[in-house]
Amino acid sequence: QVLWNTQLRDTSRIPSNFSRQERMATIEALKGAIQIPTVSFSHEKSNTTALAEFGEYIQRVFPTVFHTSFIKHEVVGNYSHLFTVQGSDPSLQPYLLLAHIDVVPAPEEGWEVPPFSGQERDGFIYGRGTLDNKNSVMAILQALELLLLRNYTPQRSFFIALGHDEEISGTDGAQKISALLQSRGVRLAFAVDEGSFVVDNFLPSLKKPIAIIAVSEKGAMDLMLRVNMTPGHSSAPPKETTISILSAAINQLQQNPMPNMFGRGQVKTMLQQLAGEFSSPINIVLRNLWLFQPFVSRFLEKNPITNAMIRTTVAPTVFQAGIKVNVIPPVAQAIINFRIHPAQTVHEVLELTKNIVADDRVQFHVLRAFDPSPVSPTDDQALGYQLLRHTIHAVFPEVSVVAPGTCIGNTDSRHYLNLTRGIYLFNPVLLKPADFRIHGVNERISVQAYETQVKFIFEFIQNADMELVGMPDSPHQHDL
Ligand SMILES: CCCCCCCCCCCCCCCCCC(=O)N[C@@H](Cc1ccccc1)C(=O)O
Ligand SMILES: [Zn+2]
Ligand SMILES: [Zn+2]
Repeated sequence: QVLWNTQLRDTSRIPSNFSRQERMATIEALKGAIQIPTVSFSHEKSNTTALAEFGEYIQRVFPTVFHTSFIKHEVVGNYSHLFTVQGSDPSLQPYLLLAHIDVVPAPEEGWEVPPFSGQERDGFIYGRGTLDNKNSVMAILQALELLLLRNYTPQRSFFIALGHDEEISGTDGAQKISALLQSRGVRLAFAVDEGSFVVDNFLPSLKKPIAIIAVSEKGAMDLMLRVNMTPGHSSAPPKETTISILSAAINQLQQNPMPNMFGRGQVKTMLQQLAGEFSSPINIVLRNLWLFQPFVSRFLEKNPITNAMIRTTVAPTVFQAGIKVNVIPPVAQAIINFRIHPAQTVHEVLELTKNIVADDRVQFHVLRAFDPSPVSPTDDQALGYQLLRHTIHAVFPEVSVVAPGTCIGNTDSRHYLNLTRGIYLFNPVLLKPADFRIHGVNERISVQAYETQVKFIFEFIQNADMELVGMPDSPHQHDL
């Protein structure tokens, strides 16, 4: 177990108490950020005017961050931002806080308030980006601004990287920032990005909120399936057409899911650590997975999120076919989006897919693919994990267990694997099932949850300066 020196090395700790005026300004700042429609539609199309405006906005809202001598600000890839916060102790390895300023599109249908209005209703701020991921962008800068206003000077250096194209790959933002840091010889102690939450009532039998820190993220593959045929007159159709052959292939994939990998990823460890949080008899079941593993793994398949944690998922997302009502279509093609379980590879999933489809008339074209990310350490020596765990317990006293998990989506963080093997995906936001609206309609964050996120980062930055007894870079180890 890591021991924490209860005192900061040389300065006294700054309490995370904010005045009413500061809290109001914090909320207004987030609302203003939501009002700038920084939408990434595709590689060819993003709202560059909004991305540029967002750069000006953060300069206006966080003047101290931009005018502090030990903070360097750089624009990378035209719209992404890199902040280098120089700490006073060069013996401490720096870390990285990540977030992204772009958002997915939000057509107005189904929204209770316009998606880029940032309106507040019943204690919630609504809008595209309130959870994914302007909350993090703004909370990181807000926490730093508040610390600087209290004359905080960090001991451990850190970087803040705000990507502008995460929702379309991160190749212009995160990838370029990562290359820049690498060219400067930077090695990171760890990085923290979006990708998991504190969840409350996620499963009915869970008694208290739990915090899941994702320590690995799934791989991905966009696979195009295509069928070609000679076109003909629809009045004399052949028994099978390009559309029926392609549909049958997709149906085969839906009827034959990828194997259940429970026991070969983070989920088993996560459930074992959470066992005591469940009421009886589930706690007994989880303490005896040697016996109940088959039952538990089948149970997890029933919920789309837990199902995504235990297997490679297969989602047909694009289907194109047909040119005219009376012409047998010459081509039918579909894109299938796979999210690859950490215990599998792109190659394995592609082979499995070909075997499941088992039809030579279907061609396979891999459009984009990457393997799952390696599992980051969670042991006593894992500074990033331990700092998050410690800060979670301090800021969310209602959370009794912090457990490692797998991120079912992808984040900018994978572009930083060249700088560190300690990548942790965790958004310090408490979510109830009704608030899982990422990429959906009526995305929202409660005012309280956002204020807590700012408080969390305010505490986390200070904790990163705290003396961790037994950590490799503790300069005071010889005193012990
Ligand atoms: C026993 C109970 C445990 C419950 C734990 C519940 C935690 C659930 C957290 C789920 C959060 C999912 C957050 C995913 C973040 C993904 C961010 C994102 O949308 N990224 C895009 C990136 C992308 C990828 C490919 C092309 C374009 C963009 C994504 O689609 O993954
Ligand atoms: Zn995101
Ligand atoms: Zn997203």
